[in-house]
Amino acid sequence: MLELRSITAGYDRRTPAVQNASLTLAPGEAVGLLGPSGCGKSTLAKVAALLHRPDAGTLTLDGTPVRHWRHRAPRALRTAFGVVFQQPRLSADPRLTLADLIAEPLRATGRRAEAPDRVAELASTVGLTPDLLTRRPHEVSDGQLQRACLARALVLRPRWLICDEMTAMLDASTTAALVAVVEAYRTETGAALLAVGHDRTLLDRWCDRTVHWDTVAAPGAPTAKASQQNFPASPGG
Ligand SMILES: Nc1ncnc2c1ncn2[C@@H]1O[C@H](COP(=O)(O)OP(=O)(O)OP(=O)(O)O)[C@@H](O)[C@H]1O
Repeated sequence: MLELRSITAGYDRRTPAVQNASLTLAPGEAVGLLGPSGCGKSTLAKVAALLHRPDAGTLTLDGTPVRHWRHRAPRALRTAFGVVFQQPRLSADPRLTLADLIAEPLRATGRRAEAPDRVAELASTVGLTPDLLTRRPHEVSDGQLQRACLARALVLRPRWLICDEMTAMLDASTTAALVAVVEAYRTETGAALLAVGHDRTLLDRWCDRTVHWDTVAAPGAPTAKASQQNFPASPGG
C-alpha cells in the first residue's frame, strides 16, 4: 500500500504548490489523478515516486514510513518506482542512444550485464525497431522517445508505476499503444499505477478509479498533527 497523508510540498515553503494532500494506492490498483493545470499534480506525483521531498506530511510504503527522498532514499525503495513524465526530451540525456537510455537504470544499479537482453525485449514490447536503438534523442520523434522512456521506466520491473501525463504530447495511436504496454505490464506483474492527466475519458477507461484534485488536496484544512511528520529544510534529501 502506498499512502500519502497530509502532504505539503513545493519549491518555496512560503507558497507550497501542494497543501494537505492525501492519496492512497493499493497494490495492483490503477488510480487516475485529474485536476486543472498548475494545481500540483506533478509535484505530488514526484513526492509519491520519492523524487521530491515534501515539507510536511507522511508517505508510507507497505506500512513503513519513508524518511528519505531522491538519492538519499534506500535503493530498494527507489527502484520499486518507475516514472514516465510528460516531456520525454526533458527527462532523456541527449548524449545517450535509445538503447543506453533504456538501460540507464540497470547500469545505475550495477546490473549492466542484463542490459542487452532486457533492452531487446523491452524495445520489442514498446514498439521500437532495432535501427532506432542506435539513435540519440534528437534523431527520433517525440512518440519514439516516449516509447524509450516507458521502456526505461519498466526496465527494473517496478511495483509502482507513475505516469505523469505520459500521453499528453502523443497522437491517438501512440497513446493507445503506450497505454496497452502499461496494461500488459500490470497484468503480468501486478504493479500499481498512478496516472496523472487532464483527459477524464482516457483516465476513466484506463484506471480502476479516477480522483479529482479537489478531493485529494484540502488547502487550509487543519492537518492531523498526531500523524504529521515535518521535515526540516535540507537540500537534496
Ligand atoms: N521546479 C519548479 N520550481 C518552482 N515552481 C514550480 C516548479 N515546478 C512546478 N512549479 C510550480 O508549482 C505549481 C504546481 O505545479 P505542478 O507541475 O505540480 O502542477 P500540475 O498540476 O502538474 O500542472 P500541469 O497539469 O500543468 O502539468 C505551479 O504553480 C508551478 O508553477
